[in-house]
Parts: sequence; structure tokens; C-alpha cells
Amino acid sequence: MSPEADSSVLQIWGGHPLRGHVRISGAKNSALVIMAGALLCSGDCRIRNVPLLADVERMGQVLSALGLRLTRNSDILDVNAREISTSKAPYELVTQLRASFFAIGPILARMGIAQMPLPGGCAIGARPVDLHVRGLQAMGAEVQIEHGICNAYVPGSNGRLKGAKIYLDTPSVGATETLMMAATLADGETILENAAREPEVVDLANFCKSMGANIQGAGTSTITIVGVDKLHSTDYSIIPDRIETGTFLLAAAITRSELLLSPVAPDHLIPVIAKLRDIGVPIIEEASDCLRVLPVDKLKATDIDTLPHPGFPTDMQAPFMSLLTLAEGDSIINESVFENRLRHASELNRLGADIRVKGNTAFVRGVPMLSGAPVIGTDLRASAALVIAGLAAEGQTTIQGLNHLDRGYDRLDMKLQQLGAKIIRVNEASTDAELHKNNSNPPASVSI
Ligand SMILES: CC(=O)N[C@H]1[C@@H](OP(=O)(O)OP(=O)(O)OC[C@H]2O[C@@H](n3ccc(=O)[nH]c3=O)[C@H](O)[C@@H]2O)O[C@H](CO)[C@@H](O)[C@@H]1O
Ligand SMILES: C=C(OP(=O)(O)O)C(=O)O
Repeated sequence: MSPEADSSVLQIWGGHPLRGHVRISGAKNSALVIMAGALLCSGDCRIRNVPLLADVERMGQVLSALGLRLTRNSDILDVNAREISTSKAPYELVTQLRASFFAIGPILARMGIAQMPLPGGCAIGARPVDLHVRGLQAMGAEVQIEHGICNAYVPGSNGRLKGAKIYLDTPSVGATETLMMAATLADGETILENAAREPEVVDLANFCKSMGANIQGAGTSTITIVGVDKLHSTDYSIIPDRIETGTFLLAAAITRSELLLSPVAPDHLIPVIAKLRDIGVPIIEEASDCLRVLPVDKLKATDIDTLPHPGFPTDMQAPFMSLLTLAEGDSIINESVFENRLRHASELNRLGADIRVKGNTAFVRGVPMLSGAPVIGTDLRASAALVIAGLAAEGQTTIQGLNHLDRGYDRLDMKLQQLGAKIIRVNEASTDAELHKNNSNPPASVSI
């Protein structure tokens, strides 16, 4: 979707400290793929801790279009996949989010046939699906991409995929998840080599295991799956969102605030916490599921290389760049997972940052302050980066492109507002004359 698709904007008046406790929601990238995983189950799946996100809603629509019955009550989602009425996923929905494509694995495993449009998601690179396709082919599927649709079927009378030894050229999160789900109902043993080790892969494996799947090694580079005939009902709670957690750590750091965050999984954030401590952000593990960040004294520059887990996560690169714009000294950020994920740099420069981009590397020279301006979020984490920067920028920052932000953050503006940020969401039509008039002070209604 283009930024124009959402007419509301966020307005932030920076420089106000945050205070209090923030409740971290369930992980977007777990929720989406676990919803796809529910397609494997011939019973009922109760999924808990499901975040309120546009992507979750769209994934629900994809599953409904396939004939599943879904009921949501607060953060509990019940999915009934006893009957799958069609193997054809709807183009208009699948092209809006990446994870919907991963459902090709379970649909093929359950039905022996799947027609899946090529996916959407953040425009941060070419994002091919060749590893998904080659893996499914290795498991015996015939797969062809024609007119933007990936058509797959399993030849043979029983329609079951066959276990295979599959080496992934790159440890793709999505390909690991697609193939792991497909293998749970395949004939025999599948070994995924050079598999992704992200916490969301482990969460999906644990979800599948709770339905009776036989999976070993999730979280390491080699995952072994022995197919079973059927998977049964489950009641499963997804992990806290490590990227949302990291985003709030950055929000605290850039506003020099003290915040308490829970529930969190500090083990999933080791590279992010290490980098933050490195540059001078004091973070205390108050309990196994609770982090406290203390006010920063001085921020130092650092270098970052994004890598597959357990390296520094690409999804934290943009928001972290915002913090480094205000660090003392020069930082170098190298984005090595996606080939076009530095578009936020030019928007941060509108706010007074000093960033030069060459290829996949951003050279960030710390500046003493940022100043508010109108900016556009070009993808999900780029939008979050602008929110982080806006919290520190002097005066008013107006952010367009909220359709990206809402795909992956559970009510970010409301959570920040509750912590004391001066942030409001308004319809764009009402912003121009009235709200740009007074650049330095929020309207009275924003005072908390
Ligand atoms: C819904 C979801 O979980 N999204 C996450 C997932 O995306 P996603 O699963 O799409 O990311 P991948 O791990 O697959 O992509 C990593 C790299 O592998 C390449 N690649 C991937 C598949 C393939 O078949 N061929 C190929 O070349 C991609 O272009 C990219 O350069 O992991 C990314 C990397 O941590 C995160 O940024 C996304 O938030
Ligand atoms: C890139 C992301 O999401 P998606 O893979 O859904 O586009 C993200 O969550 O930062």
C-alpha cells in the first residue's frame, strides 16, 4: 500500500520525557506465521497474546478466505481449520503482507495443492521466494510461478510431500518457516540445513510441537522434522515482540527517560541490549521478563552490521539509526540483510540529522539536536524510526505513512501517549492550517 492510502498522520512535539511502565505485545512475526501454522491443525487452535495489528487482521482475512473460522476476543484468537474450502489464496490480501505467502507450506501439506500470489510486505529489497520454492520442490512438489501466482501441487496418489535434506543458501526466516510447516505432515524426515535461528522460528516450532509435530533443533542451524499423520488442537501463547521491546528501549534512550518494560524476553534482545549499553544506555534486567532502562547521560557513536539472528536484527536498524543521529561522534551502519533498507536516512536528514548513504552503508555524524519537520515513513521500521526521532526533535514533527506503522506496531502512539509523550493521530485534512500554525507547542488536548 502507498502512504497515501492512510489519510491520518502522527503529530509529535518532541523533548518531553517518558515515564512509567509499558506492556509489550505479542510478536508480529510470530503471530502471523503461527496463524498460518494453524492451517496444519485438523482441530481447534487457541492462540494467545496476539497483537492488535493491521497485518494480523489481514492474515485473518486470508485464512477466512481459505474457509477457516476465526474468532477474536481481546488478545485471544481461536482458529478452526477442520475444513479448508479452497487452496487458492486471494491476491488482494496476500500482496499486502509478506507472511501470508508462508501459508503455502501448510496448505500444500494439508491439501496437496496450493495457489499463492507472490507476497507483499515492506518494500526493502527484491525479496524473492526462490528458497521457499526450491525447498518445496525438493520435497516432491511441482511448483511454477505464472502471472504472479505460485502454483504448487504434489503429484502421486496420496498427495503427501516427502521428507528431504534441504540446504538454504541464506538462512531465510520465511523459507525456514514455510518448509518446517510443510515438513510436519510430510512422509519421513526433513533436515533443514543453514536454517534461520530467529526466536520467531523457535516460537513456530514450539507451536507446531504443541499440536504433536516432531521437530528438533529449532533455534540452531539444523532443524530436523519427522512428519506425522495429523496435528491436534492446541492452546498456545506467543512470545513478546522483541522489535517492539527494542523500539521502546530506544524511545526511552532518545528522550533520556526511565521506563519499565514487560513482559519481555531479554534473551531475544542480546545484540540490541549490548549495543545500547555500549553507547551509554543503562539497562537493568529487573526480572526474567522485565527490563528497566535508566536515563542516559551521554550517547556515544558506534558501528552496526545487521545480520541474521543472533546478530543485530535488520528490523531494529532504522530505529537505532535515529538514536545514533544524536550520539557524540561518527557511526557507521551497514545493512547486509536487505538491499534497499536505508530510505529513512533522507527523512531523518529532514529532521536535522547528518547522514550520508553509500550503497548499503549509512555514515551517521552525530548532531547536537534534531528539529521537527513533516516526514514520510516509507516502510514499517522507517516509520518507527521517525517516531523515535520525533520524540526528541525540537518542535513539531508530522509523520505520514501510518499504514506502514500500523501493520506492525500495536497502538504505538497510544502506548507512547500513556508514557507522557506529546503525540496525537489526526486526520490529514485537519492538520494543514490549524496544527502547523503553532510549531512549538502541542494543543492543550495532548497534555497528559
Ligand atoms: C513476516 C516476517 O517474519 N518478516 C521478517 C522476515 O522476513 P523474510 O522471511 O521475508 O526475510 P528472509 O529472512 O527470508 O530474508 C533474508 C534475505 O534472504 C533473501 N531471500 C529470502 C527468501 C528467498 O526465498 N530468497 C532470498 O534470497 C531476502 O531477499 C533477504 O535478503 O525476516 C526478516 C529478516 O529477519 C525480517 O526483516 C522480517 O521482519
Ligand atoms: C520487514 C518487516 O515485515 P514484513 O516482513 O512483514 O514486511 C518488519 O517487520 O520489519
